[in-house]
Amino acid sequence: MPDSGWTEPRPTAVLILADGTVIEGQGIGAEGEATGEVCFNTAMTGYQEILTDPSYAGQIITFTFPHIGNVGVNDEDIETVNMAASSGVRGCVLKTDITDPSNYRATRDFDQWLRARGIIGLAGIDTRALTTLIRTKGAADAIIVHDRRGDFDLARLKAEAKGWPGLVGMDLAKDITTAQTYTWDETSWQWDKGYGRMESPRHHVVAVDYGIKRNILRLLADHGCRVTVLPATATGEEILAHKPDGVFLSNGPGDPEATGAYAVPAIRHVVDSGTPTFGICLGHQMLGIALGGKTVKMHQGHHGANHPVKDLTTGKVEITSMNHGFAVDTDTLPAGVEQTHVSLFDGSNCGLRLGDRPVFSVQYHPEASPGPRDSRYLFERFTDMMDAKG
Ligand SMILES: NC(=O)CC[C@H](N)C(=O)O
Repeated sequence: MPDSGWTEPRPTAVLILADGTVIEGQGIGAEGEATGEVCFNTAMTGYQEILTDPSYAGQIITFTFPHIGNVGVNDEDIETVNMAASSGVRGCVLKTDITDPSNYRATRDFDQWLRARGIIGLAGIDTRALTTLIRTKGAADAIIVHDRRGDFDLARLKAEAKGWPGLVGMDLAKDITTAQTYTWDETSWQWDKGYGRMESPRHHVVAVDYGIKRNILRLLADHGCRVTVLPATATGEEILAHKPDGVFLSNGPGDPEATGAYAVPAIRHVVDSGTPTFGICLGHQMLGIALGGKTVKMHQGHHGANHPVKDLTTGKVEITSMNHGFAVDTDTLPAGVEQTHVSLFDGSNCGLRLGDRPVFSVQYHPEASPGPRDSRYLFERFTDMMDAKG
């Protein structure tokens, strides 16, 4: 070991876990430091969508796929609605160095893009070892630091990592949501055409934005929905004042239990009105709470694009995209709330519906982006409910 105590070449970035573990590598993207929870994502494609998904606010993502950045970035594969705004992701950790972009859609280099978006990165580490550590000990609180000069005050940084309060109890949806109401009519990307516009709306949907992804809005538009997007703090009365045919509850970051002061009562009001309602991920969890259930923090969470889920209502298995660290505790769901989907990895709850009202939700991401398209039928279930309501 050299006199400095560091390995050579001297690290320009470190990831320090709350238990004091120091992982050294080379800095990429923005310089600076950020605290958050480290989770691992197993998707083999879609790093740009993942790093712009607002549900990752407060988290540092380590990718298990080794080659990240090799297809560059573009201005089309961004999931935050405000394209320039940060999604709130705190950092990223990669195995290999970023190579020159090789893809006809690439307009920019991944490293420059990370820097422009203020995302701090660490490359050149053993991401398999880090993933094993998270699988063994659970998602870890940490600080990620990138300093070109390699100047790290380890004692202070260890204290910062340890002092970060953690995601439990953290309300992040109200920080990431839109400040203003807006409407949406952009449809999905098509070969040679790019994104389109919805021509003839059949339904009016109010989507409550707790950290919504563009591809959810596009799929609603593909299914004939004219969408009005409201801020997370919209009350039940404000939502219904738009006279929606259906209400959509979005994905988002943070602890669902921490939204109890605003989102949960608003959702309860919407459900009581009998309006067709569909929730995804955070929206699913908050709906579960509004219906009388509870959520729990998971050991390591689910973040990837290959998670098998069984639809208990049809017996079919779908391969899904997932990104969650909390889950609805099935045992706490009251009578009248039916579990409709279950994870085939660990048996955790992946969906629910009401027997007496057109209300349902899923824990995973039928919009994928990135990920498989198996679960798109859920958007049809939603429009069928609105059709049935007339
Ligand atoms: N994608 C999401 O909506 C995530 C929901 C919640 N923040 C969780 O981690 O479980």
